[in-house]
Amino acid sequence: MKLSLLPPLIISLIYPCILFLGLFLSAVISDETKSYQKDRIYLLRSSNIINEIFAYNGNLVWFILFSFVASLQIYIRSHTFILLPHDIVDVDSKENVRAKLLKEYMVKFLLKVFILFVCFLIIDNIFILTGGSCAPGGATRSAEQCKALGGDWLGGFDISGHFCFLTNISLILWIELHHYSKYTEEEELQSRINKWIKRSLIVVEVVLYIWMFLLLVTSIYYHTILEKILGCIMGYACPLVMYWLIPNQPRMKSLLYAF
Ligand SMILES: CCCCCCCCCCCCCCCC(=O)SCCNC(=O)CCNC(=O)[C@H](O)C(C)(C)COP(=O)(O)O
Ligand SMILES: Nc1ncnc2c1ncn2[C@@H]1O[C@H](COP(=O)(O)O)[C@@H](OP(=O)(O)O)[C@H]1O
Repeated sequence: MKLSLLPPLIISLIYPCILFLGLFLSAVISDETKSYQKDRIYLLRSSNIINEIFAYNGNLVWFILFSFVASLQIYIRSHTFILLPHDIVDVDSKENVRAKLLKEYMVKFLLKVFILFVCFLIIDNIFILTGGSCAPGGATRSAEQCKALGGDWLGGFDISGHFCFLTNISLILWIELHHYSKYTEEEELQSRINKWIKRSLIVVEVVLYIWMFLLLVTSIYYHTILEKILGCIMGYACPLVMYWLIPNQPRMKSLLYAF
């Protein structure tokens, strides 16, 4: 069963399920065992290559995958236009469809950047306001900058950046994959999609599963319960704005999106 064929509402339940599974496992595994495992098992350490590539460089990974899925949607939807009889579709409308879709995906990208910027502004300032800081003596108020400076982000209420970040970027891709799968199914285009596109889409889904794995590790081995729950809740900021708020505001939708 391809997860991307499930309704976005069902897909969005994946992340609370991962959270609560991790909370359960974290509760049944003793702190000593968790500490021992974090020391002995490479993939549980903060410095592991998967965490470095897919979390700390998650924005780059996400941008590549989002650009691919967006380009595929623009091609497929404008290409479908080409398949229609020319007396229905003229060149202008095909180009017009492409321009509108390109605008929509640029808007979605900017919204993601802006919403995540706000989310991490909130997360980092709550951390500082609750007594946290970047040690030793770093003046930065950003966890990301603190890590870049080689500092340690210690002492405050640290809402999980992993849950907030990876849930947001995953749900954007899941929902776009759902739109793509639904469209190609409705237009009966599956047989026309070449194997390289199908293989590329598998790569997208593999990365989404890697992000799920990272979140399960986060949920078992890192943070307090409340820090993870709040991080998971903040993980819905982007999908809520991009795929519920704007589509349900006709004037905003016509201004910001294609159709
Ligand atoms: C037409 C509609 C347009 C809408 C408005 C557009 C506005 C566009 C301009 C946006 C202005 C702000 C741009 C500022 C650029 C940024 O800073 S974006 C960065 C946002 N932050 C992230 O993406 C965080 C990524 N987080 C991490 O990488 C973290 O390190 C981590 C992996 C989550 C780990 O967290 P730790 O707590 O450090 O462990
Ligand atoms: N899935 C995971 N794998 C490895 N480390 C993780 C992790 N989830 C969180 N962490 C680590 O836990 C700390 C807080 O993460 P976050 O706030 O992003 O949820 C970070 O460590 P550092 O403090 O060493 O950077 C982060 O790397």
